[in-house]
Amino acid sequence: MIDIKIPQDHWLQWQASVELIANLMNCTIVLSVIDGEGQLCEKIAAEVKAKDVTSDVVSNVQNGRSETSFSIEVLWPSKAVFGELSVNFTVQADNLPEVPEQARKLAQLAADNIELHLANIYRGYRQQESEARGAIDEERNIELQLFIDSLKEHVWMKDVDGRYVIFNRSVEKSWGKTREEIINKTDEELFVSDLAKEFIQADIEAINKGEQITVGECKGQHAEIDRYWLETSKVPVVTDDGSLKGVIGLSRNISQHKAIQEQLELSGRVFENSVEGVMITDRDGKILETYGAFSEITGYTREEVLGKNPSMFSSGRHDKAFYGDMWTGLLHKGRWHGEIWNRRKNGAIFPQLLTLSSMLGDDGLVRYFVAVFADISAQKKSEAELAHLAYHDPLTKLPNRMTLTAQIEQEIRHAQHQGSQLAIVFIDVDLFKHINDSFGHLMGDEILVELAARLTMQKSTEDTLARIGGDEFVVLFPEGGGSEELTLAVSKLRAAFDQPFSVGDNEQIRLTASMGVSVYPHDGKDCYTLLRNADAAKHRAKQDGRNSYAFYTESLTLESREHLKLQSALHVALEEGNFHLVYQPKLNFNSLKTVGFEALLRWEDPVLGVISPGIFIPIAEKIGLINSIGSWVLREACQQGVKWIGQGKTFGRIAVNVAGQQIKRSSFVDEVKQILSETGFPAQSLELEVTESFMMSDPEAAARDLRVLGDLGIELSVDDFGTGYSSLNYLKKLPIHKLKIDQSFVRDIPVDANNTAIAKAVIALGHALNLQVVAEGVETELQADFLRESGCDEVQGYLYSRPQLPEDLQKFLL
Ligand SMILES: Nc1nc2c(ncn2[C@@H]2O[C@@H]3COP(=O)(O)O[C@H]4[C@@H](O)[C@H](n5cnc6c(=O)[nH]c(N)nc65)O[C@@H]4COP(=O)(O)O[C@H]3[C@H]2O)c(=O)[nH]1
Repeated sequence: MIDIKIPQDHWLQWQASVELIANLMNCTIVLSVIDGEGQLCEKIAAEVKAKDVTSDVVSNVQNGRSETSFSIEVLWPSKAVFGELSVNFTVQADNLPEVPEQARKLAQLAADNIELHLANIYRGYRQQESEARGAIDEERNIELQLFIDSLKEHVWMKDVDGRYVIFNRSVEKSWGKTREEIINKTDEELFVSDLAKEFIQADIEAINKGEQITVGECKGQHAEIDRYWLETSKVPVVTDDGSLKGVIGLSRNISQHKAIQEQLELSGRVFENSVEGVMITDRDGKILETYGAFSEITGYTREEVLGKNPSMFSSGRHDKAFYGDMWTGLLHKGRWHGEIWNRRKNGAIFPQLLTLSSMLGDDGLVRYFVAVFADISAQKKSEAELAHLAYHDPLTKLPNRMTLTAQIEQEIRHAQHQGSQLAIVFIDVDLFKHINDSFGHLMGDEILVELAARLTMQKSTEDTLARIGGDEFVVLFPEGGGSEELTLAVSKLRAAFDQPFSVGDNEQIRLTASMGVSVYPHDGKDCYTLLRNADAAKHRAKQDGRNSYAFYTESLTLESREHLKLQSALHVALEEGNFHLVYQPKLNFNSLKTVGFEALLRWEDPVLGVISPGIFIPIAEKIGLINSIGSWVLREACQQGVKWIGQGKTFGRIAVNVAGQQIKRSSFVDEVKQILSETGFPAQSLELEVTESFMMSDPEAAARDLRVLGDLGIELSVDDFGTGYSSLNYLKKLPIHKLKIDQSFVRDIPVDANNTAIAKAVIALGHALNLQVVAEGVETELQADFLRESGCDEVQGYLYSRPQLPEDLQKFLL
């Protein structure tokens, strides 16, 4: 569009002339001027009836009206389009109104009039412009041909008939033609028809617009220039008086620009299709753009994050120092690369591999930050899986030798520090090779997996079970050093082989294992020695005939086997009735009259002989048999009491020892009630002896349970008093009746000053708390005299009677 401002008076004149015609012809006339982009920029209008005719000329059509119209182009002298004069006739009728010939003529006259004005305006404008620019310096005004030949761009001019009248050397070269072949030729004569039409159409477009246009990009037409991208501009040539002289063309090589553009587009596409997420922020951290897998990774859409700060992805897993390092790297080196935990829209935290780069502007300052990131959750998972594989046996998923070794070393350091022991048990399945040979390796594998599961069930969570070879397992017991605990632990491991293993659908086989035990620090002070010695012990167990176990230290093996024998024998003893009770009288210290009997358990095994309760009671506690044994004792003692009562004997109370484990069971009180009711033994004739250590392990619970028993009429005494660490505070609150001075204090009375003092203190304490004090284990008159004089209330000991069978106690029964 020719950019010349039309003076206001011209608009007024044109308005007047169109109004005149509109009035004469009873029609609507609009002169509209449209700019190069097709936008309405100026308009005048006239109508006979309604003044504001510009509003909806077209919409009237829909209201049952008919209308007809025509338009005339209004041109600048150069033929560039200035605007359009449109004339509208609208009538209230079905038939289209006819345009009167006179109206056409009048409208054309108006258009011609406007064009005349435009020519004058143009001339005036050019004259003004030329004056403003000043005169041309003739000396410096170089020849046109020389000027355009010096340009690399293709430059040419066609006259109004479309003939090439001026062109430069670049044109000749690129078209591969001589001057003579081009001069005065039209596009139709020089190019193939379609191309020629395209060129001519572009000329017309430039003329109509009256200004320079960019025709578009095309590839060079000749073989030689096919490699180039050309951008052609066309501009109409208009003389000072406004008449068109022709069209100038200018083609420049934009290959380089095109290549950059292509590269940018390519990068954009690469970004867009990238499996990585891309985010661009300004220097203040405001998110400007996102690309690639951004949304897939973060869960946010582009629109949700634009303008926000990337801190919205923060997982909270990194401290200030981490982000400090990141910014330092970014600002000083222009780049940061590393792993970071971020948060997705759904709140899930995930690991990213992130590269941050800063992009500088021409001034050297940071303009943008570009973040390229990948979701590495899957990679992390497989790394973790790989790490698990490195430290675990792939078949059973148990820790492997490497993990076991590290664990043993760590536990050795701990044991060293604590001065404690630890133990290693080497397990080797007997004749496992035969399983593989007979049933195949797959079946062998299944059995190993099953065995691993069974062994896992037999160990506690602190212990480590590892598979270190084909059929070799090792268990590390960090707390287990004592032979009793170890015997128990080993027998539990052996229980994993109690049940047969299934092979195939219907077949089952029994397996055994040989086990070797080594103990830190006795059997080795480092991991290697301990493992080697446990292995050696296992070999010895195998030599002993398989299905056995051995300690590295022989004496421990013997001790342990004794324990093991006792364990199995205890089970049998209860089933086969190898227990019986003996009773030891308790006497009043002053009158030496019987105040009761203490029931004491005896075990006589047909093979092992008589075994002391001091040995088997702790084992029964460890293997959980004490509850059944304890119930048996209580029932037996009550039955004996009932028998004596039935015989008309008086005996005071029968005291029964109760293990801590027994009372801790919630069912204990009910059990006592039940036995009393079943046997018919009066609660007032029963005394329960509970150890001091149990009372103090959970005094609150002990007080609760003992109170219920006390309420039944049962007397309660604290056994072994002085060996535990009683809190006087608790002792005061416990519903107890008697304290029994432990026999270890009685033993050296009155020789040992310490024990004498303790015995005296216990008696004083008991009395202060309103409790009876009983001395047990009194063997000599000296001990008895001292204790009596010290105020002890009751006495029990070999001096008066050993524990005996009921039938031998007649003289103590009244
Ligand atoms: N040296 C010596 N010892 C004497 C003398 N007078 C009595 N004794 C022994 O001292 C122990 C007293 O029992 P305890 O302190 O309750 O200590 C008992 C008790 O803690 C436990 N016990 C015995 N029977 C049972 C029972 O039925 N249930 C429970 N839970 N523990 C029992 O076994 C421990 C040992 O019992 P026993 O071997 O029968 O040993 C008994 C008894 O025979 C003496 O003058 N000199």
